[in-house]
Amino acid sequence: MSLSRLYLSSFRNVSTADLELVPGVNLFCGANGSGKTSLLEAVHMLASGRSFRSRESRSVIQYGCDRLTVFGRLADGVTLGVERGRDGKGRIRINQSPAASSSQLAASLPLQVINSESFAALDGGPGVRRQLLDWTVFHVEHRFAQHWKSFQGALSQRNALLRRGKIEPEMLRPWEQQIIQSGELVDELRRSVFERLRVLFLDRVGDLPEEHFGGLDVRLRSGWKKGLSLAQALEAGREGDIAQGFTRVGPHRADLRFGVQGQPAHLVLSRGQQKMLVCALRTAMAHCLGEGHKPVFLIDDLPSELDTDNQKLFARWISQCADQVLVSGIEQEMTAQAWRALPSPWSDPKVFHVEHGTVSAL
Ligand SMILES: Nc1ncnc2c1ncn2[C@@H]1O[C@H](COP(=O)(O)OP(=O)(O)OP(=O)(O)O)[C@@H](O)[C@H]1O
Repeated sequence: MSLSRLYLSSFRNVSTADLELVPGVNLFCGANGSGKTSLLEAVHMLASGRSFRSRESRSVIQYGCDRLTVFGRLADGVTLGVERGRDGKGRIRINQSPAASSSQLAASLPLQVINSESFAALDGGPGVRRQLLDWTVFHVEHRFAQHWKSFQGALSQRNALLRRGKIEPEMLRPWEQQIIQSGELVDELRRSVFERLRVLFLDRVGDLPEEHFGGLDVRLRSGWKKGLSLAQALEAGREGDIAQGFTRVGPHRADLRFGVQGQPAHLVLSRGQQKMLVCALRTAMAHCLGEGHKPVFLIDDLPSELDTDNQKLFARWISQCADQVLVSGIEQEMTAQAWRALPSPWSDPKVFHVEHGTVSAL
C-alpha cells in the first residue's frame, strides 16, 4: 500500500500543498515549525479521520479558515478525502462516495506512526497497548470489528445499569450473555494474532544487543483472572461490580506486558532502547498484515533518540514490512543517511523542503 498523491488545504500552517509521493522513502526536511509534522498529521487524518496531535480538529484548521481538506490517491487508484469544518461538521469520502465511518478509511490505508508519543506503548496506560494489538487484529481478522462492537455495546448497557445502583443481578443477565459471547471471541482472535505478533516481535528484538534485550518478553493479559472463563470471572465479580458501579473484568481490561529480566521494560531500558522496542513492535505489527496490505509508515523526526546504527536497523525493518514511509527531519543528510544502504527504491529518497508551510520537491 502506498500513497501516490497527497493534497491538503488550510491544514495548520500549510495553506495548500499538492504532492506526488513515491514508493519507498519521502523525506520532509525543514526548520522547527516549518510544517513537517503537519504533513504527516494530514496523512493520519486521511487514514483515520482525526489528527494524532489533537482530538479537536478545530485547532488543526488554519487560523482564519472555515474548513480543512485532505485528499489522497493510493497507488491502486482508490481515492480518500476528509473535510473538517470549524462548525464541527465533516465529510469522509472514499472513491468520491460518502463513507459510513472512519474505520473504512483505516481499512483502505493502514498506517503506522512513530513520533514522540510512541513511548506510551511502554510507559502509558493499558489502553494504548490494547489499541496497538487491536489495530493488528482489526487488519488481520475481519470478524474482529463486529465482535468488538457487539461487546462494547453490551458493556456500555451493563455499565449504565451498574451506575444506576440498587439493581437486581437478573437485570444484568441479558447483557452479560452478549458480553460473554462476543468477549470470548474477541479474546480468542486477539490471542491467535498475538501469538504470531509475538514471534515476529521477538525476531526483531533478536537484532538488538543481547546484553540489554536478551531477557525480554511480552505477554498478553486477557483482562480477567487466568484459568477462569469470562462467564466465571463476571459471576465472581458481579457483587463488586454492583458496589463499584462498573464492569471490572473483561477484554476491555486486556493489556500487553513488556518485561526485561522480570522488570517492566520502561523502568530498565534507556530512551533510545525503548524507542527501538516500539519500532520492533510496530514493524512486527506491520508484518502481520502480509503482502498486498502493507501499511504506510509515518516517522516524525527519525534521528531523535536513535543513534546511526539504530536508525539504519529501523530503516531495514521498515523496508521488510512496508511499501512506503514518510519521514520528517530537520537536517536532510542526517535524515537520509539511514536509508542509503538499503536496496532500491529505499536507497533513493524523494526529498521535500518545507518552509513556512510551503512544500517544494527538491
Ligand atoms: N491552526 C493553525 N493555523 C495556522 N498555523 C498553525 C496552526 N496550528 C499550528 N500552526 C503553526 O503551524 C506550524 C506547524 O508546525 P509543525 O508542527 O508541522 O512543525 P515541524 O516542522 O514539524 O516543527 P518541529 O521541527 O519543531 O517539530 C507551527 O509553526 C505552528 O505554530
